[in-house]
Amino acid sequence: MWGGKPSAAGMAQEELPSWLGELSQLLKEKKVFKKDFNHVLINEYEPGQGIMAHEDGPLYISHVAILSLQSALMMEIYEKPFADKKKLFSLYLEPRSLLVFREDVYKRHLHSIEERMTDNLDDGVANLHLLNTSRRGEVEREHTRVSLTIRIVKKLRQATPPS
Ligand SMILES: O=C(O)CCC(=O)C(=O)O
Ligand SMILES: [Fe+2]
Repeated sequence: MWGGKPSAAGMAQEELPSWLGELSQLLKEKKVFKKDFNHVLINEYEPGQGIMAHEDGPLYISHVAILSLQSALMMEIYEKPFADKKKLFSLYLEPRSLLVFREDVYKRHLHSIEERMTDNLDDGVANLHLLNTSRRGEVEREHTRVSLTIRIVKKLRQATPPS
């Protein structure tokens, strides 16, 4: 994690590594974000690993970019409440792709990565027409996937100087 620990009291902002500064500049140029992001979470998924259905919550502005690296897998988008298990669509996140979601998807939906070894590239995949791969049907999760979740923490506070 880079940027600090988000909390309701405010995040004591830590300086981002310089390569993330370059990425921030690029994302502004490409109009993904209007201002510099201040928080990046790195996640690693071995084939078969996932992340429970969740929402990213109120500590961040409702606008997130997810950079996928090394390997592809499927993200599922659910309607709230999760108890109804109503899946709306899936998104196949290929390496070197950037997923941006905001407002409604951020606030009204949940996202998850199911714990499985294969993903089904069928008509339920909302970005099927945008994919680099032409493979369809069951596709193996082949390698470790690394993702960067890039966000803007709303509330910042001054770091307490070391005593
Ligand atoms: O790794 C991903 O693509 C999703 C990560 C995520 O949902 C999160 O960090 O909140
Ligand atoms: Fe998330």
